[in-house]
Amino acid sequence: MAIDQKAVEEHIKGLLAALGDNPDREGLKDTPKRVARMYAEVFEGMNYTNHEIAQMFDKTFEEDLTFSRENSDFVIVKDIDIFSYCEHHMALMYDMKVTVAYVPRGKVIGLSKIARIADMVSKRLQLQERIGTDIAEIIQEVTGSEDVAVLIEGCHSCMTARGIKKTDAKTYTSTLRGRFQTDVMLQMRLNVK
Ligand SMILES: Nc1nc2c(ncn2[C@@H]2O[C@H](COP(=O)(O)OP(=O)(O)OP(=O)(O)O)[C@@H](O)[C@H]2O)c(=O)[nH]1
Ligand SMILES: [Zn+2]
Repeated sequence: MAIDQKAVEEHIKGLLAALGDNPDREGLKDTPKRVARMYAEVFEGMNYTNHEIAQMFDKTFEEDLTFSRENSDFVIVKDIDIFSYCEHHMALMYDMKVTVAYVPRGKVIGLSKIARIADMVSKRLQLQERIGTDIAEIIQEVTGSEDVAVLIEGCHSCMTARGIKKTDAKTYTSTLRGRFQTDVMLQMRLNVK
């Protein structure tokens, strides 16, 4: 389902009026169009299902590595920076870092695709927890490996800039799948917080 930019534009105009401002004044007259363009960019991931994102970034290489399920070697990409928007307030989640690890099973995924997957799922109205489960699901599909871990840290402006206003509060989530759920050695090597 594609984002309806025209409808977004009309609603932003209505929102400006509801806020008591004049949407036709010089400074605001192009704002609905700009916001609609910005939403199309920052919510791009809402156009696709997880399966479609998996197909989009399905760039793997067959590798008969010493990396194998048996010896528990894993690939880890740390500190992928993303932004997202919480679905409760539509407020920014910022200073977010995503770490993705998986145990390859006969093929490896192009490293940049891991970052592209993290980026695309964050471009939705999200929960930090669900960013983790979405990334894990897609990485499992693309790599064919059950053994995936996604760690995320992030600041939520709905907690730092409004409401309870705890400016230093950070949220850590970990999504562990397959052997990462049960293998304590694997977990220790991840440095789960
Ligand atoms: N679990 C989870 N909660 C989130 C996330 N982003 C925002 N929230 C929380 O969603 C909750 C919504 O609570 P409500 O009581 O419905 O909203 P509210 O009255 O604005 O809450 P306050 O922020 O406490 O003022 C808040 O506790 C937010 O901090 C997220 O990614 N994960
Ligand atoms: Zn929020």
